[in-house]
Amino acid sequence: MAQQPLLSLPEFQNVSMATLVVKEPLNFWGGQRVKPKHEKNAEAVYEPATGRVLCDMIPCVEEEVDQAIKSAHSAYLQWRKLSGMERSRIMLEAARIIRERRDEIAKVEVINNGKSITEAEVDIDIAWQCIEYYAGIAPTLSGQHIQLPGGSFAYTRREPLGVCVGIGAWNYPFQIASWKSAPAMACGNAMVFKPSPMTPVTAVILAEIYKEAGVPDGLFNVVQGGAETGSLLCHHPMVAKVSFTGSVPTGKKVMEMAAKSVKQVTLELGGKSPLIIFKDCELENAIKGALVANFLTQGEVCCNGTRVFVQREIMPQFLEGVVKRTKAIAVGNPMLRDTRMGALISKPHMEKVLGFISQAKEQGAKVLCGGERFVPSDPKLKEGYFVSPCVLDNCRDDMTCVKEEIFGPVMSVLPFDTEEEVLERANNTTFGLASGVFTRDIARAHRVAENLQAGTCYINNYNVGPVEVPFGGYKMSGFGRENGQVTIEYYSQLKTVVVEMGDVDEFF
Ligand SMILES: NC(=O)C1=CN([C@@H]2O[C@H](COP(=O)(O)OP(=O)(O)OC[C@H]3O[C@@H](n4cnc5c(N)ncnc54)[C@H](O)[C@@H]3O)[C@@H](O)[C@H]2O)C=CC1
Ligand SMILES: C[N+](C)(C)CCCC(=O)O
Repeated sequence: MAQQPLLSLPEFQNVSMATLVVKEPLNFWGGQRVKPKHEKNAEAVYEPATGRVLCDMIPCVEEEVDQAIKSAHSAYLQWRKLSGMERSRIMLEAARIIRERRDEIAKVEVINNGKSITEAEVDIDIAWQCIEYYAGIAPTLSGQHIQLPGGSFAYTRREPLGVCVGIGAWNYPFQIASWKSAPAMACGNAMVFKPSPMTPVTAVILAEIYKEAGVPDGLFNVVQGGAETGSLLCHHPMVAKVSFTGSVPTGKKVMEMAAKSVKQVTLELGGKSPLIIFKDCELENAIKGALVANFLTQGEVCCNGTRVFVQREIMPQFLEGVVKRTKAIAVGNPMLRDTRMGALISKPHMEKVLGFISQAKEQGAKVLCGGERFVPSDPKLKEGYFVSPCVLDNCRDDMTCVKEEIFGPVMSVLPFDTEEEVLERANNTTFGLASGVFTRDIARAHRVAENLQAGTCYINNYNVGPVEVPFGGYKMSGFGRENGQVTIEYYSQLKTVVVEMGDVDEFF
């Protein structure tokens, strides 16, 4: 079927790098795009691969946040009454439209985020798969019947929470909006979503697609803004839940704000995940796995395995293979199909990542490859925020590059001798988002998985994230889960109904 242009988005037709300028309003509530009330506090949004201004992000003020939440609430009152089958049908239609327009959405994501087109397409695929998955679950939501003495009984109803807020990070803009809205909507909730101020463009496309698929006006809304708008959302009395993806310091603030009115919270925070490579592994797979664990989306992935522990006996072979493959990564124009690594999100972030690399060198790490600003030959891309992927050797556990989340293309390699030692070192962190192990010994693999303190453990691969599988953190990487069946628990509440079939006992 021929691709239709996105609803009311003439500027997104035939998009290409270095040309798109977004002028349309990026807020969406009451079933339509809404112009910002005033242009105060507008912030420039950049195209990371060129450093060019793509659009302005104009933060929503209190009155606008209030309008969006009220519009969500009125849609919620209708949506919650639908059966799971009815909700499912609409969500399946949304998934179908995304699938049909995937190439176009992926291009806009590349322009706004800087990641390669190949990765952006996968992200959009994961987004529609997530909506399809929760559309499949919606009709299965049900309660329980419990028989009580004397013919009396109780039953439980799985009910929605109400208006849920989603607050997103900039690394997976469209995917995060889908991961949050799909389970929320399947359970009968409405959502107000705030994307990161650096990636404001694609959430509104999702809103238009949901509308086209048939959700009631107001069911999925987008408000733009940064910390201030986010905090208005977290404080609003009509909000029942906040699902947040971002850094640990902001996550703590979100939790504090939500606590004031006892809102439920899901926190998907950062990480510094260990990847443990034993000498009995299949080495080529471990090398490929280490690259996937570190260099997707320019290393800006929360669950990346950035502490790569390698058993001492195989260190030389591992380093040789990893450096060879890392040097071969094609960095540059993210819109080209052969490119494997695009641009970091912003100039300050690029400088921060380069700062981590200089500090690592000062602390004694050895750069085996990359770690420098990369300037592509294409003149359009000269101001882009590219960094060549970096492998650091001679790392120690006490170095900053090993302790702190860099969120850039930097792999720190650390030698180890025994399983016991590596488990202790791997767990010696306040984070606990993910972990990985490469070994051919199946008993060891499962023993290590059991003993790693992290929400996910990948055995003989890394960063594999099918939507059927729960994702979320231990320790300061957060709590609650996204994806998988369990996420229904985080977007619904259980009501118990107790039914008396006889007379009330005379107690008083
Ligand atoms: N566990 C996960 O699933 C993921 C975690 N992350 C983490 O996110 C970080 C990078 O993303 P950033 O956008 O820089 O994080 P951030 O914490 O600065 O911002 C995240 C979101 O929170 C909003 N925000 C900021 N201050 C707020 C406040 N006071 N109240 C409410 N909302 C507020 C931001 O506008 C943005 O939408 C990394 O540390 C990374 O580890 C990123 C992606 C996925
Ligand atoms: C890479 N992937 C898709 C498995 C996880 C992305 C999580 C995130 O950083 O939002």
